[in-house]
Amino acid sequence: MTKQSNIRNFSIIAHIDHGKSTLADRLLEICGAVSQRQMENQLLDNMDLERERGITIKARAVKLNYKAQDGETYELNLIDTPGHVDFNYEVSRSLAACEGAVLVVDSTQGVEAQTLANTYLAMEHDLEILPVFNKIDLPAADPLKSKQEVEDIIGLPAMDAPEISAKMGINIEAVLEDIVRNVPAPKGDPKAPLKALVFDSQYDSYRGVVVYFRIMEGTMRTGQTIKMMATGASYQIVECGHLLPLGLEPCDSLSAGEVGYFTASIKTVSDTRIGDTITDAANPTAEPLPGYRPVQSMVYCGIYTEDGSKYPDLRDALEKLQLNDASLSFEPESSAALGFGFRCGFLGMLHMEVIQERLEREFDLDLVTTLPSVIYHVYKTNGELVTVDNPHNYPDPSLIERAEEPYVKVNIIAPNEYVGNIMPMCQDRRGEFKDMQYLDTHLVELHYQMPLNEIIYDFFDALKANTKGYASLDYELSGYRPSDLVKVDLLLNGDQVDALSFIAHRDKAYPRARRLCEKLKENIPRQLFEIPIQAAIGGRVIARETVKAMRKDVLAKCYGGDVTRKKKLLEKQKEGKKKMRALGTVQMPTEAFLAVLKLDE
Ligand SMILES: Nc1nc2c(ncn2[C@@H]2O[C@H](COP(=O)(O)OP(=O)(O)OP(=O)(O)O)[C@@H](O)[C@H]2O)c(=O)[nH]1
Repeated sequence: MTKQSNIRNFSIIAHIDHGKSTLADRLLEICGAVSQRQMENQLLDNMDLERERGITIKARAVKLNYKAQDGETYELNLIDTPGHVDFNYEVSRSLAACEGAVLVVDSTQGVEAQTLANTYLAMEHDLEILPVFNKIDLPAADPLKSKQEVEDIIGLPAMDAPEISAKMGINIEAVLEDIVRNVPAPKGDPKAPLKALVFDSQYDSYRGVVVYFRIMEGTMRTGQTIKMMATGASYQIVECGHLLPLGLEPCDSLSAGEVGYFTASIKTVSDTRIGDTITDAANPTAEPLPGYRPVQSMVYCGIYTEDGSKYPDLRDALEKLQLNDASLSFEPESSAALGFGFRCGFLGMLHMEVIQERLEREFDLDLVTTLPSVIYHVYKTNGELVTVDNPHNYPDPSLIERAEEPYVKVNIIAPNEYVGNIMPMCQDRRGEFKDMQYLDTHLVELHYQMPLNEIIYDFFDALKANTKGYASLDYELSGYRPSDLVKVDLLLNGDQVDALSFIAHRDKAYPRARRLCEKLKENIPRQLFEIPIQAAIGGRVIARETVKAMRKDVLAKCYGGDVTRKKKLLEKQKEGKKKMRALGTVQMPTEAFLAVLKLDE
């Protein structure tokens, strides 16, 4: 067992594309953990989707052994963190498991938005932050300028920080030496009652759930009976050990300061909550670790299969995904237009998109999803409280005494030149300005109270677009407030399409309804009869468009002889038709649903 003074627990933080994954791979390589060939599949973010989207979704950890210049061998535990606002809570738990963070700065770019946002997160956890300046192999690199920026903007000493090329493997040892010398060794009494922080878990079909944790105090042994303090569940440890790059390395015991895993025939990851405290069942610690938060779904939508007979496949797929994703919730629902499906709850829009894509790719399902919604509280005149996560269940307006919608406390950090862009954006989204603080001469922090409904769709993207990516966003639920809500129904050819109903603030209902009708008009192919598209509140129509009658001749623009091109177009039309969904009398392609989903973009 490594002695405590030789353990270093750290993460790597960076702005996107500054070289976090490349550096992680290099560290693994230098520590002899993996061969060049194994390296080809980048190890730390190993899900296809993560790589394509350039984000890391699940936190993971790996143990490295490093023989330092002082002759000692150190145990370095690298804990990876996800990089999106939807997963902020998971990031915070991963950081809470570390004593230090390596801050990678691309020396051709200098300090960028996420450099700052991630640094603040690390500072909140009192981590020792070690800047390193990457990509010095590029002609455009100016490490000195980047160092100056880190000193001026973030206030961290940076002049002696390592200048590296993660890609070419230049100066990587300097990073390791920096970690060994400057990240504090963990503290914590190995003889105290067990107290360990769960920062991730994963489902494995052979072992059941593999729980990743960091021990703060005490010791964990194989065979020990442990208790999860938030859920109250007890388990006997079947196996515990270290997380190596290419697999798990069982050992008899792990003690204070170490990062590792255990298995205990646990059936689903929802039994092991991120942020929970593991303790000894017979000799429990007095207080759990601070900062635990139960998972809270923020966004809901209905998910259906295009082919109704695939409903059982969808259920199996969701069950499989849930084994590994405690923040995904679902329950059956049905829709007149779409048949049987599930109402699913997500942490945010990105989480929702990732799940939808995984269902389509990994389980080969063609999906139709309804408009996303938050949870509304509706108080009826008879005193009953109805929680509505599906517009379909919105009570009749005559029975409603008042309605409330969820608000979040929004925290935006950005350079001050963007304040003029950010404020109108927040106001547009019914944001209530709270205060603004200067963090230094040119960095400000803005606080708003905003309806969650206004944030979930596109706020993060819009904020980035309006600040050249420099702003960072964080939000947490702050409570419910009364709101003038209305339910808007969509009618195609006079038939209500329940899957397209939505709930909105009255002021937003009109423009949204209009855009929805326009989008539908663009996306519904002309048919043999005229189709009125209407949006209505109660019985009152508030927007209307018409799809003119006529069949679209896809060959109209294709003059002359090329048969293959004609075939292709007809093939495409056939494919399109296959995807049509019968909604009452009207055929509506899946694309129309997807297009209206992206209404705010
Ligand atoms: N020239 C050069 N390119 C580098 C260096 N380090 C990383 N890159 C390149 O920069 C790009 C981004 O590197 P990643 O390691 O994926 O960056 P990241 O910070 O992990 O990005 P995300 O996972 O998207 O957050 C890749 O194309 C790398 O090959 C370097 O030292 N020199």
